Amino acid sequence: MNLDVSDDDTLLAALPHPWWVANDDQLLLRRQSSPERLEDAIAPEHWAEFQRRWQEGIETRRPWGLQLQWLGRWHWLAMQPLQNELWLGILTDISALKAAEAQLHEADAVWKLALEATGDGVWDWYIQSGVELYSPGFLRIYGYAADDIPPSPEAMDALTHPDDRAQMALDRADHFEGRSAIYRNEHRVRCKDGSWKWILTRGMVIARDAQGQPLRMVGTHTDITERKSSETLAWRAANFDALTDLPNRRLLAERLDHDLKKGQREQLRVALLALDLDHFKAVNDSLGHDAGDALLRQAAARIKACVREVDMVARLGGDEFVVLLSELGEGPAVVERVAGALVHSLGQPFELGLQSAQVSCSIGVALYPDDAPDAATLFKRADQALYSAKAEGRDGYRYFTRSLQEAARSRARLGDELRLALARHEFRLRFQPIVMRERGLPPEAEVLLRWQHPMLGLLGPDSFLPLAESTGLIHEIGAWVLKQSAAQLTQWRRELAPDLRLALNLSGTQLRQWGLSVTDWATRLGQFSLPGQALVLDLREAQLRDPQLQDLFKLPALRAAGFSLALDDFGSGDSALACLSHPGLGQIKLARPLIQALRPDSRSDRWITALTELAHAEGLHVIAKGVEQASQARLLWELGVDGLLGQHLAPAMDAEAFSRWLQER
Ligand SMILES: Nc1nc2c(ncn2[C@@H]2O[C@H](COP(=O)(O)OP(=O)(O)OP(=O)(O)O)[C@@H](O)[C@H]2O)c(=O)[nH]1
Repeated sequence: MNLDVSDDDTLLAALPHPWWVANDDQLLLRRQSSPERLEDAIAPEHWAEFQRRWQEGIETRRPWGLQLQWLGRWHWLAMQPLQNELWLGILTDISALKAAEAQLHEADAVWKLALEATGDGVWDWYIQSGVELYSPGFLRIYGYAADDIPPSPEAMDALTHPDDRAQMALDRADHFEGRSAIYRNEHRVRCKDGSWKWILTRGMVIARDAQGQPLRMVGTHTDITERKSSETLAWRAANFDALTDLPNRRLLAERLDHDLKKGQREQLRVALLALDLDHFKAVNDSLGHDAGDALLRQAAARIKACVREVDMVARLGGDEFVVLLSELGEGPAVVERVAGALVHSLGQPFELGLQSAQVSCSIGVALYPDDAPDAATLFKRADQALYSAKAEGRDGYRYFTRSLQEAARSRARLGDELRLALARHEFRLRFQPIVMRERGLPPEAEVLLRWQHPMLGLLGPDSFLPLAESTGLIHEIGAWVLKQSAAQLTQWRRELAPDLRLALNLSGTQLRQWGLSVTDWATRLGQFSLPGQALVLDLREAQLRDPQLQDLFKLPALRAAGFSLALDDFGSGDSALACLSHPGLGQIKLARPLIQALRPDSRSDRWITALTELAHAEGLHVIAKGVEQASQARLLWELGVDGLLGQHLAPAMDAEAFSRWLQER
């Protein structure tokens, strides 16, 4: 990169060294304490080399440097290309060092030669003057010429691999501070041709000042590239399976050990899935061993595609694989999703050249810490579960623990039933009125979803919505809720209460997906011609702040679709008052715990008073949720709350009962 130096020399004047600026023809245009011509400053014996390097510099336009005698003293000349074909020359006086070097030269030369004879390169670092010298053998290792590298430790550090620098600095500091007798470090150095070489450096401080600060350090570089690459090869051979390139049993054991320790520390679950292909032997027998190999390789890729990057897939040998799922936040639901995906994926036909083959797989699942306290037992339990899966007809997964197995079965069954529930018209809507303080405020009700299960009876959302989320059914169910609510609301507004509003609670997943097609659902709701704000969307604070949803709430289409926003469960956890000024917000709904703690002159009492005043100042209505007692209701009215929601005041009812409630109002 060429530097841009402006005509005024303020920047250059700040340099701690003499400098000059010349054009390509060596005409000095600006200078600081230099003679008018370069040939008057540079010693004649360096002139030819200087000219050679100058021509090279013009061709490459890259920085270069040279040791030379300038006005009779040894200097390091660093040349930097500037814009407009100009050059900046900066001079560092190294004559003291040269003198010392000359003095030591004779003695040094002997041991440096001796060291070089071993094939190593030698470095010699004058710590306090910041100069480092390199032997010819040192430069030869990397293919550099004498003047390619400025004589400074920074120049060498810049050629060190970034990943290795931190450890090198630590090892160096250990030696400087006397914690290690010899400085020793392995790192990579960039060669002139751009490749990297692994080297072992060893060194020692050989002079310190009166305060014990290091003055001079010498050491060697030994090329260990070959050893490193054979070490890497040996490590791969010891830890990876040659056929599939997956980690083998040994690496798996190491990782499992690490994950169990972490699991114990952070109270996280770990799942071990032992997977074995079913009737794989038949593929070998009918299509040949090579086809069997190809199938195993494809199976490995399919297994990896079913898990996250952080999970480990290992091959133990033959057609046996292991999947290690760590940091299981959501618990068994994730295991089931992965196990289900594995069974499905490995059940698809494999294309093996001109032929194809189909197998299935059996999986045994064991969980830490539920099933086993240590790695060995966990392996054993997963194997036992795999044995059961095989015994029970293969092509499926099985938990080691009976209760987990039962729970998985009933979740799977419930998932199947949930899939059918929409078609079988088993979902029901319930409407719970919000009792308003003033008759002038429009009547409003919250919409609640229930599932009329043929065997289990009426189920609340907690027992099926998480399943709907994890299976993706939430989108269809949500669309149904919205459509039903809009249709019902249109009818009631026409026949019973023209200003009635319904409040809906949609999941984050659903909102995110719908957010993308907001015009879509605006059009869909358009069929019902509901006026603005007829539907209230209940949002929790996290949703209101979710960056992926921001645009949705700003969209005029949302209002055009007939929605206003309510901030749900306000005052639970760490609510931020800033949320109250969110545009589009019409209501806040105070969280249940705040209402349950309500007593006259209590903290909750003061909180509700303050929040209500603040919300009113922002033009928002305040609804209290979970009002269970008449005394709470009285107090809340006194505090200025606009509406109350509670079983005690008005329970959730079906459409027919809610119609009657509207009529009797
Ligand atoms: N192609 C190939 N086959 C292998 C390799 N290693 C083991 N095998 C064969 O894989 C088969 C695995 O045996 P099993 O798992 O007992 O046989 P299976 O037919 O899958 O039987 P089930 O697991 O009981 O369904 C044996 O026939 C082994 O010879 C390999 O690297 N490549």
